Amino acid sequence: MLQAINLTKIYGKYEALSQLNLSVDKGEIFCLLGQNGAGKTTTINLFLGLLEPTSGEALVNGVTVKSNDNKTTGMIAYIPEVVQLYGNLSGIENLNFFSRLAGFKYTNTELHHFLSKAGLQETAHLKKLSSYSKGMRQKVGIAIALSKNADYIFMDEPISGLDPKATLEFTEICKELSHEGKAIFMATHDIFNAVNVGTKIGIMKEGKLVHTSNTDTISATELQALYLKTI
Ligand SMILES: Nc1ncnc2c1ncn2[C@@H]1O[C@H](COP(=O)(O)OP(=O)(O)OP(=O)(O)O)[C@@H](O)[C@H]1O
Repeated sequence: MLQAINLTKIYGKYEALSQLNLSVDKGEIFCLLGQNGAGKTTTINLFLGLLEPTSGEALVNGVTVKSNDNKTTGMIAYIPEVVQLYGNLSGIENLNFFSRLAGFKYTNTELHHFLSKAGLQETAHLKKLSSYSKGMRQKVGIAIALSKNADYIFMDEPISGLDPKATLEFTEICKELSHEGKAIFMATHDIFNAVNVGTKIGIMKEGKLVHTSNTDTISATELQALYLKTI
């Protein structure tokens, strides 16, 4: 389980995140909505251990995240908005490089398997990244996350800039991963996709989580109205 307990981050006098309390179980997809500057990335960075909280705790599987130790790093994977990969290497070479960096050594067959599971067509596995679309890059990002064998996957605006087909493919893969028992925490601006892919929705405003609901209790139109009223 992912848990935030009174998680707070203050920069100088500015409270970027204020007393956040939430939990995300394995098998759940939590979609965090909020305007620019609401505190979504700050929340993710605190879970990743890239930031130290001012007070409160972020816990992964019951273990408190600390920026100066790596007890939780092995349990988590991160997919940013733009997955940074080497353009002159192929998809499989990138995956091999980044999974080795994370301490894993896979056979060629296993690497192909991760790429296929992430939805990347087999014909693309050996092509250079410089020829990939944004959606294909995202899939390599998913494959890297899969190769880490992490139960908790963080995503920061992962579908931003993807076309509808690539968005749908990404959504399907997220659902598949959650059915396999992964917990996904996603920051997004896409209300309709959040309702489609998420099991839980949160709305953040000025560092505070002002609304949470299960997606089976709210429609996209209702959420949109609520979002516009809330922010
Ligand atoms: N290092 C920093 N020093 C001071 N303020 C910061 C720092 N990092 C973030 N902030 C501020 O904290 C607030 C929350 O930022 P954050 O990046 O978490 O927002 P966000 O919800 O992810 O926004 P976006 O949708 O634009 O990515 C913003 O007002 C931002 O300017």
